[in-house]
Amino acid sequence: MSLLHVSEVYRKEGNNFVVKNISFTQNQFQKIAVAGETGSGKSTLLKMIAGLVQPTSGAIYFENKRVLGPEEKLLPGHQAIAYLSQHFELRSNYKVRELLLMANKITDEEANIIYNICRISHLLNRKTDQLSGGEKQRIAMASLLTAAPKLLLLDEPFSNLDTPHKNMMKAVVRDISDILNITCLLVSHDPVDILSWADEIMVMKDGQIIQKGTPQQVYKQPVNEYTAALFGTYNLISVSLLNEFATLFDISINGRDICVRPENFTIVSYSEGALKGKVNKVLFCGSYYELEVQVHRDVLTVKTHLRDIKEGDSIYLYLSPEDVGYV
Ligand SMILES: Nc1ncnc2c1ncn2[C@@H]1O[C@H](COP(=O)(O)OP(=O)(O)OP(=O)(O)O)[C@@H](O)[C@H]1O
Repeated sequence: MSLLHVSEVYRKEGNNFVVKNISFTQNQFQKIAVAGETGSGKSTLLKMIAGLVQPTSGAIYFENKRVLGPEEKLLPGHQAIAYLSQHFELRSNYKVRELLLMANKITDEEANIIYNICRISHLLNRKTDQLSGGEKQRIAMASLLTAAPKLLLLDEPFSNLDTPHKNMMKAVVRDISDILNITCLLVSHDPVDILSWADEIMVMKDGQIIQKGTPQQVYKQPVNEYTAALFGTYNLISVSLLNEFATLFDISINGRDICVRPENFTIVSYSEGALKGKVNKVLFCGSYYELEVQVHRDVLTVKTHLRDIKEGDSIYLYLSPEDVGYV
């Protein structure tokens, strides 16, 4: 069932359109992530959906009714849509419990479920100025959830968090979808945060959606270098290597550039049908090694789990045609 429908939405700031002609539909329980470089219009889009910024043109429909913007409503916002800003603030000098009771539309039992999901049950007697950034964020999230929204908009929920708090926040976001059955739309510029979570990813650049697809599609078949770069390291194969790649790996080039993720190269023991290179550098990256491999005048980045490769080694690389992206 369609919950949210964004139809040809534009937003102008000064003389510039910062959101241009955005249309998409989000079904109930569908997890959508918006990725894009800083300034690409992600937050502006989210704020328009939340009814906090007025679209210059176009319309947003929630449960088939138009979401009114701040110029059309005395109290901006939509009661069933919650927006967690990157710049949320908690009222100071309150106990967490008091703060959470203010917005509370639900029973004690329901509230306790939310506190558990947000991992804040142990913080309820603290004052709001005695909390870390990550704890404050989870309390702000719980506060939004106690208002029983149907759609939760999360603006960069994982930025500025260390790894343990980031992992905790990811578990919170997963539980919000899985246990509370609240539909989430999430904005992030970090691929690691969204690839494993989203059902669909929309890539934004200069206010427009330039690619929409499953995490696998945007990662493996980016439409251009911008999308390729957003989702991690990639090799753009230079013109001088294209013919060799085409012949060795049976790839049809058709005048397009090709990009290959570092983990898609396999180091093989045979030379026939493989690309020869020399290892310039071996970088230890924890769970894998990243190699800089010289092939003629080009340097390729290759990820491997093999431990016995040393700088100066000659190696052979194999690439499967289905692991090639065309940009
Ligand atoms: N109130 C405003 N007045 C003028 N320009 C604005 C305003 N709000 C946003 N912009 C501009 O609109 C563009 C998009 O901003 P937005 O915050 O939506 O991008 P973003 O993708 O969310 O970036 P970030 O990841 O850094 O938050 C930017 O160039 C920004 O400077």
